[in-house]
Amino acid sequence: MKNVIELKQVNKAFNGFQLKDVTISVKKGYVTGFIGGNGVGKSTTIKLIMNLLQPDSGTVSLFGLDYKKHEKEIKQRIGFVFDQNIFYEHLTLLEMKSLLKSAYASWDDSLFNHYADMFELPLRKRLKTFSKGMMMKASLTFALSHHAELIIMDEPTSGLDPIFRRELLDLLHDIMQDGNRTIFFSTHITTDLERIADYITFMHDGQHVFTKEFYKIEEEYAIVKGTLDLLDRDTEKEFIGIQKSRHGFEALASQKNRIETLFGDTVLVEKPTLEDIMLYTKKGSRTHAEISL
Ligand SMILES: Nc1ncnc2c1ncn2[C@@H]1O[C@H](COP(=O)(O)OP(=O)(O)OP(=O)(O)O)[C@@H](O)[C@H]1O
Repeated sequence: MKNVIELKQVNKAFNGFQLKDVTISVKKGYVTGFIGGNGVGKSTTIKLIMNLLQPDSGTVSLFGLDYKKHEKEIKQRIGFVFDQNIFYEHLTLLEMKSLLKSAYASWDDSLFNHYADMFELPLRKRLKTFSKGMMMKASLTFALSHHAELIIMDEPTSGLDPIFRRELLDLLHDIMQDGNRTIFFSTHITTDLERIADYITFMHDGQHVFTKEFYKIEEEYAIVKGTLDLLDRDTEKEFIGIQKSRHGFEALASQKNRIETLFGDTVLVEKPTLEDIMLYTKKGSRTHAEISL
């Protein structure tokens, strides 16, 4: 199976933040959802993938090509939707289109008209008068108008009303049907991923935690509930993060089978949501930080 995006051992440091040895592969022909809490490095990773930032060390390649030699070719093949406005706001949608069109060899006016019409976008209004949702729709229209093989989006559903969000997910689902497309997008709305994502890439604290098939996460991870007397120094090591209360504990484990063998039916084992995984990973890393202090 081919990888469309490959990051190998990528490091990038800012004052007070660091992406550490990030190695991520994104598979061709699938939708990969990119999750993680605020400030864990998702947008930074996306900017590295888009060559808007360069790594301090490590390599970034797209379609097996590197940016140093193949920047033009790579950019032709990507449709990019960013959560910040990257257009000239004093232009109208049509004027912006004329500008962008010349940059793409496979620009398709009929696709542009199709999506602009479908999203009910005014062609002759200045972009600065667009609402956040309209701007996102405009961004999507441009990203989908040049037959891009890879669609990369940074929080495309933020700021969209629930109905349009749903329509957008259906649209993304539709455009995946030819089998040659790949979508990689970050989001905080993890329920959106349940509708569309084949793979999940999870990042925490500047590090890549995992990239897994969605269904395998549910198979491998588990929320475990039990009484406090089951916890001791050794059993606590089985969990990524633990929440204790007077009534018992709830914890996340990454090896469901092992938990079932160790605890048998003394605990309750449930399927975790992606939010559970994010929450307990954060809790766990806080606890570990406290221990190492
Ligand atoms: N150009 C920059 N200069 C300095 N620090 C930066 C720069 N860009 C990002 N950072 C810092 O890097 C960290 C990660 O930011 P990033 O935007 O990648 O996170 P994120 O996971 O996308 O977060 P969110 O979900 O809140 O959008 C933050 O602490 C941010 O302040």
